[in-house]
Amino acid sequence: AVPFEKPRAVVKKLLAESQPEGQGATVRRSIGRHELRNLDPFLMLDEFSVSKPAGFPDHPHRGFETVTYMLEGAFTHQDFAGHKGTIRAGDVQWMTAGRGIVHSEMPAGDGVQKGLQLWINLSSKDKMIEPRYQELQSKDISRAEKDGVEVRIIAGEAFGVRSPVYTRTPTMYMDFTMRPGSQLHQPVPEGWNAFVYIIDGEGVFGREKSAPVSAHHCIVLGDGDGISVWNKSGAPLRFALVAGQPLGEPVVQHGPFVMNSRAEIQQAMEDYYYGKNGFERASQWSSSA
Ligand SMILES: Nc1ccc(F)c(C(=O)c2c[nH]c3ncc(Cl)cc23)c1F
Ligand SMILES: [Fe+3]
Repeated sequence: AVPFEKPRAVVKKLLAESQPEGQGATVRRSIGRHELRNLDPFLMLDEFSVSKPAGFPDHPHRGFETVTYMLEGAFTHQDFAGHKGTIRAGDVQWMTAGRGIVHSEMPAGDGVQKGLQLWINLSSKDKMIEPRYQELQSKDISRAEKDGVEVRIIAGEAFGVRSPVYTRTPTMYMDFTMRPGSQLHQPVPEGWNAFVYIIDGEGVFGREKSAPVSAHHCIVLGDGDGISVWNKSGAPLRFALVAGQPLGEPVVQHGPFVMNSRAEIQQAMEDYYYGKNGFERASQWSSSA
């Protein structure tokens, strides 16, 4: 029996196929493709796979947040304010770009570096705030385990454990690993848009009779107060469960600038080009090799 008043059903399923991005990098884009544009407040979810010398060299951001979660290997990020760091498997970098960040995100290890990058939109009142980082090492990420289900809580609360990450746009972001034969009933606030991205294995989502969904698929959940998951396979199932409170504002995006109007996009491009209103340091800076 599913312990929810309104169990969330699977309303869309999409296989994220590899496509080129950045400089020589490959991403499997799910949220952000034309079939999955408006999942307010989410703008993009990329499963990236990158080996040196490829990567994401110097580029700007304004008006939203990027959450980078390393799955394998390590990435070094450096920005125009001198902020530099390396995130390794299990680590999270929650970057609030706000009024403006220019940074590079490049592989730090040898071989293939893998991870997820989620773009979360900011409300109009937060779009021009000072940039800010929340960085969590794997050992600092809240985790819990119950009946064969392990959860790493990047944002929000599960199994009575809450992440310390401050989410301007109310968001939950969890990494579940379910042993074969285990099941999960995770509350998800009603009215929030929610999706699952399967990282490894295959799982049954929504109704116990549904067909299993395999890795690299993104499934959008219908409304309701929780999601039920069964692992009926013989291998572990690993997926990200992401949900967020819709902002309900106009979205005007031009690459890495996401604002509420074309005029604000025009302003962002001008600020970036002339190095002003938050992009002052852009003109002098370039990432070190
Ligand atoms: N063309 C273009 C334009 C603007 C960008 F912000 C980017 C970019 O940096 C990324 C897009 N997917 C990503 N997945 C993971 C990481 Cl670490 C970075 C990116 C990019 F590639
Ligand atoms: Fe970036």
